[in-house]
Amino acid sequence: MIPIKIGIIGKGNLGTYLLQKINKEQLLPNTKITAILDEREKAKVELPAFAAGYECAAFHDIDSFLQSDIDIVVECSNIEAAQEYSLEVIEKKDLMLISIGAFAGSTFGKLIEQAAKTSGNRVYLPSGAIGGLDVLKAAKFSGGIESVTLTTRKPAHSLTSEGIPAEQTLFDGPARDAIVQFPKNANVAIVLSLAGIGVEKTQVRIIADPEVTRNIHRITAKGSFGEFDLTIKNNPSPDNPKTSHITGASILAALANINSAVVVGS
Ligand SMILES: NC(=O)C1=CN([C@@H]2O[C@H](COP(=O)(O)OP(=O)(O)OC[C@H]3O[C@@H](n4cnc5c(N)ncnc54)[C@H](O)[C@@H]3O)[C@@H](O)[C@H]2O)C=CC1
Ligand SMILES: O=C([O-])CC(=O)C(=O)O
Repeated sequence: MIPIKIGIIGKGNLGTYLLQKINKEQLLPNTKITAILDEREKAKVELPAFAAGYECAAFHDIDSFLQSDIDIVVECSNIEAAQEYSLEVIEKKDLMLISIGAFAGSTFGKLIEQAAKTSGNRVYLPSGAIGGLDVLKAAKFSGGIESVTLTTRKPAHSLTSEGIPAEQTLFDGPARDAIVQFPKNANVAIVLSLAGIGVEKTQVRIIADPEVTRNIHRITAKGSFGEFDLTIKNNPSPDNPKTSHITGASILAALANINSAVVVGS
């Protein structure tokens, strides 16, 4: 088994979850987070002590972060940071990205794909808060997909600061626009689009619902393979209710896959 040394960008809810599960609980054999990057001014004060608490090195500039002894960078920050750093990262290291909304524009996606081909490094996009990507990927080889829809229903406070008395559809349109309006809630729409029929054709509804306590994603698809209907009712992360708790576990599963002798699912 090849040891994996990870550098992370973002030490919020998901970053801290990974530090806890990988470095403290040692859930992934032979895997360690060794570096954390934050170039922002405020990080100069707080990052070193935080990083030391997880036996990691703190980095304040991308060049020395990438020169350090890491094999893969795991991004868990936001779409802007993902876009800012991805190209530089992929030229030198493998990259796992969870702010997948960064890939909504085709130019960025193509740029990163080309850079990955040139460098020989790989980009991993975990399934995050949803499932069913395996079915869509297979369906594309099985005569094609006619339609894909995603209906996201979240507790109202995760989607809007306005108190609403009853459920309200806040968005109805293509995934391409969903991520622009909901950059912290529609990353799943983009990974679904990448697995299936793209950001223009993937139809998304986002509903704020004061009656629900979970982050609910229903995916439907039709094609020559048949029909697909999957609903996942995720518990929110305790530290960031917008983010479903399973998202961090999905990153762990994607990291475990890198080293698996037997890979289950596509
Ligand atoms: N693909 C998926 O299924 C899902 C993706 N996400 C996305 O994952 C990302 C992380 O989620 P959480 O950890 O819950 O968010 P969070 O808000 O708890 O943590 C993000 C952290 O990144 C830090 N950050 C922002 N800009 C940075 C920069 N330039 N350099 C270093 N650190 C920076 C913030 O200070 C914060 O600590 C978000 O973009 C979120 O929208 C969340 C849920 C599901
Ligand atoms: O965690 C979730 O349920 C989905 C989410 O926020 C996203 O895709 O950005």
